[in-house]
Amino acid sequence: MTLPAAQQPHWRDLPEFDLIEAELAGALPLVAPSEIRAAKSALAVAAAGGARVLQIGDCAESFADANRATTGRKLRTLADLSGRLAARTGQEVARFGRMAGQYAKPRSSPFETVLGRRLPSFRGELVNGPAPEAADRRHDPARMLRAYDAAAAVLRAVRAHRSRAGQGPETGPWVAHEALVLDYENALLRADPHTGELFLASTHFPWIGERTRGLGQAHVRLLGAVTGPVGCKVGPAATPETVVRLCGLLDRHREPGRLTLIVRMGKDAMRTALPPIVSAVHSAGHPVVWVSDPMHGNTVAAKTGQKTRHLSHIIQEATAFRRVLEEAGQHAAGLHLEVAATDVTECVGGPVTDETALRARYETLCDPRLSPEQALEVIDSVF
Ligand SMILES: O=C[C@H](O)[C@H](O)COP(=O)(O)O
Ligand SMILES: C=C(OP(=O)(O)O)C(=O)O
Ligand SMILES: [Mn+2]
Repeated sequence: MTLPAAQQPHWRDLPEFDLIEAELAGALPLVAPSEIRAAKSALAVAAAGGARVLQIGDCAESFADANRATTGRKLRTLADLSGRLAARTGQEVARFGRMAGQYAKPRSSPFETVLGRRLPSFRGELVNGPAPEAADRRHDPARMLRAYDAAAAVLRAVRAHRSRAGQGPETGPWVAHEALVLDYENALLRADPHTGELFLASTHFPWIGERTRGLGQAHVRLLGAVTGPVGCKVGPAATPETVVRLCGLLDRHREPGRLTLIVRMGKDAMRTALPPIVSAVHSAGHPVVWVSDPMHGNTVAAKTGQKTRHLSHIIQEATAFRRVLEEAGQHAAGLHLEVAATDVTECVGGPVTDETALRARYETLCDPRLSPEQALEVIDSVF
């Protein structure tokens, strides 16, 4: 049965589509079931209160970044920030990069205005290009193959980095992305040759975004059907009933480490909307990992015209998240942040003293990211 799915590219009628799908369906898995199991075990420790979780990276990755040097920089940022979270909490930190697949974006509108031109919205390099020209904005299914190749290159760099880091407690880094484009994700479904279980061979940790988590929709069915850890965003409109139903679909066996709820409510909604959800999920017996994404509910338009986020709002939301969880006797496991590996000026706060300072190095392909220094300030303020 074909279920409804939001935010999908328009490309199925193109003559090349079937061949591209077949090529992807025959491709080697990008990740191994053993790696997925290790990530789930680390998350299970966090679900039981024994570890923290940090998930960081770009809002939208770029194909041009799929090289060893850039990936190395991103992994060092992840290691530095995780080290700081570990030092402040005295716990191991399970580390995830929004990388090796974060190439597709849901958008609030099908069109956007760039440099005065109304264009189809940029939806991530897996779907179309960011250049402000109609030709680049065309949905092109061949981009799925480029995304697969870019993800494979990033994963080679991640594995090289892991082997240099040596053996320690298994804390990653693992890769994560929003499982958004179903043509890409479905083509990368594989069966574990040892157990026969279905897994998503595109990433260690797929999550469902706020705009595609509809009950009875295709994204929830897909992630409900695979083994391995999965995430789901929870925004301000989610009711306790909806979240418990999502848990029922995504965590059928009530398994620790299976489901991470990534809460992104905005600084004002957090304190009233989250407590009844935490209590309902607990009563329903789902041992979820609670993580705060304090970025996506706090996006504002700067007077420069750019999207931005204020560090103070980000800290306010994540602090409120921690308080709500702890008041309910639950573990506030960690943070999910959009962070660059360089000193970008995309969010206001710290060295970016006001909105006019955003112009200096505003480089994101989609949402405004924290610089590493700003991200440290978030960690230090919240934990
Ligand atoms: O990263 C998340 C979404 O893709 C992004 O916040 C959407 O932004 P938009 O409101 O500009 O479409
Ligand atoms: C699209 C994103 O977030 P959300 O689904 O929470 O809006 C994202 O994480 O970039
Ligand atoms: Mn984003």
